[in-house]
Amino acid sequence: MGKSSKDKRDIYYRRAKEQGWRARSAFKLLQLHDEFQILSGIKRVVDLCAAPGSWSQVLSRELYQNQNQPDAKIVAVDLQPMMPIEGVTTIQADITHPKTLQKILEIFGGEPADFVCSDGAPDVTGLHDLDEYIQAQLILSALQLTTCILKPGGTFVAKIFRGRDIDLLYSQLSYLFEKVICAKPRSSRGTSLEAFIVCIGYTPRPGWNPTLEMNKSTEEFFEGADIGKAGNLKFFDLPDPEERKIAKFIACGDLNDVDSDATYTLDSDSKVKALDPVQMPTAPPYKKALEMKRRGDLVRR
Ligand SMILES: C[S@@+](CC[C@H](N)C(=O)[O-])C[C@H]1O[C@@H](n2cnc3c(N)ncnc32)[C@H](O)[C@@H]1O
Repeated sequence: MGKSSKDKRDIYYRRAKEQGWRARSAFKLLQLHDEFQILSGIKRVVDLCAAPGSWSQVLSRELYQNQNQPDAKIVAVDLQPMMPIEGVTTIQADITHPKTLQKILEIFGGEPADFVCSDGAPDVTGLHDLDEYIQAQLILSALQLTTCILKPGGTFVAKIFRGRDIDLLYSQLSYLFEKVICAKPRSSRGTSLEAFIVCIGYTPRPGWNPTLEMNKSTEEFFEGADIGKAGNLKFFDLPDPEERKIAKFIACGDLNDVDSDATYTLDSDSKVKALDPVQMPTAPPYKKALEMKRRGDLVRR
């Protein structure tokens, strides 16, 4: 976003710059933590789809400064390169590739993670069904990686879009975690379908050893996890094989705080100084288009 008047009036965007966060998303993780205490007492953390790095900044501040844990380990993964953050090991990689899991495990010395989060969003194509499908695949990839690295009892947080079949995902997650909550932080625009699943208390089925392999389908991966068959449910004939569940929905953050959908007229608006971004994008997908535009090569046909 440039130095437009919107820049001055989107309060979370402006606050992020004032407080030194690389993106306004920082407030989403902070508000999720305020509500669920998800960052308390964690030591080994994986931040998936982490660029430009505001969640990693929050994690770094929380673990090293607030909790004073010098031996904590934070690994941040993204397709895009990330500028360094104190105490965070960054990996430029695809979370859907099995090698990425190996790299994270090497950094953790084979130890499991206490907390995995994913704020992943693929580039949108504009084709609604395709975009929804790719987003769903990204969440599944984050979940698969998580099941291979998260310790029993650990927490998984991921961005979701509350589309048509989201109740299927809630249902499947409830076989893997003790609690599954759909949370909407105040800083996430109310007009957007974006929300976050907060999955607490990882409980993999005993004897299930998930492994990531190229060309393994999602069905093959979850074989043995007994999703849809756990507990007493195996004794019932379910009329609908597609089991659906409604997760508890919790709005979090100070509900009296500013509205993330609103633009505000600031006092003496014209005098409000435009702030530079905390971190310029390293390799944005629109970089090539901007270069072409500058050269005059971008023509509308
Ligand atoms: C909304 S941004 C994340 C913002 C970040 N949480 C922060 O606070 O700065 C979404 C990110 O997902 C990344 N992403 C999308 N697909 C990915 C994949 N397959 N592997 C790794 N990263 C991916 C994108 O490159 C993008 O940086």
